[in-house]
Amino acid sequence: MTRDGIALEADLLGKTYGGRSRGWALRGCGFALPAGRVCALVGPNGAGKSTLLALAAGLLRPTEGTIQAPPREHLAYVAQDKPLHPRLSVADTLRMGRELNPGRWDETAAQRVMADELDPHTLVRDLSGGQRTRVALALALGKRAELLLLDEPMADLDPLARHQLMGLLMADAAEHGTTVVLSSHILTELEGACDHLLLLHGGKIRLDGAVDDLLAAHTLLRGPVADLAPHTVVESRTTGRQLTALIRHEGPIEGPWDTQEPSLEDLLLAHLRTTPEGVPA
Ligand SMILES: Nc1ncnc2c1ncn2[C@@H]1O[C@H](COP(=O)(O)OP(=O)(O)OP(=O)(O)O)[C@@H](O)[C@H]1O
Repeated sequence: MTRDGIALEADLLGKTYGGRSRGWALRGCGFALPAGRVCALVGPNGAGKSTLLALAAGLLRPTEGTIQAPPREHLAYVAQDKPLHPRLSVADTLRMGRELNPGRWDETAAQRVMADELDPHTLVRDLSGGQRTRVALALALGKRAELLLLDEPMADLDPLARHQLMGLLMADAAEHGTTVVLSSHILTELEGACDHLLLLHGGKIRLDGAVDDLLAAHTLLRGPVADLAPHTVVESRTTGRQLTALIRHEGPIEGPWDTQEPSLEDLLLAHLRTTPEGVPA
């Protein structure tokens, strides 16, 4: 069980596949995600995002540390490969969702995701990747879970379907106060949709917090090359005598620079481009 007001909490969480000597997929991860947040889980390939989501879903066990999530019947998990029963039809898949979640199943939410896009008689094995995603999301939303764990849910959707389903997901989460953790490589799709951020790099958490707080703590700065102390430089580039830098500011910024708050994409790209050891989280 999780603490009051916290939907997902990890403490010194570590996971290794095939023994400690084989290296760590995650190590020393700690965070407490407030309930009702829509959290973007971001990081390069191999950072540990799928591992973290599978641990949260209870499909993997930690090698060390703990992760606390709502019980299985109160969470929904959509894995990256959207595993569904290939021999069931779309209609039977949704019927199974209804029967496995008696008293809780939200048919309206599931049908909203389906949006009459698919023939209910089609077998799952005959669906395209994007169509399977739609069915998997319908099952997840129909379950009316407290916590939705979505591993790259939009990756194989066309731009229109992505836009429609992302909007629907956000509206549904806001209406029901659902906590969502959503991994994605599509940074533009996260801007405006997510209010919390977890950035994983090299199996460790590099950024964790409310998006607004993280953006307000950073500054994008342009101007003459100079020492940026006491600020923490996340990333800097110099062209001739011109400096462009993303800093985590320590107090007011005094100097001849143009400053602005970064976009979420600026912030993420700067942190993703730095080496895992480069920036204190
Ligand atoms: N079943 C497995 N057996 C062995 N190693 C694994 C297994 N699954 C993941 N790993 C390793 O764990 C690390 C984290 O992988 P994970 O899939 O969690 O990363 P990810 O951030 O989801 O990556 P991607 O963005 O490519 O989906 C990687 O080094 C990966 O090779």
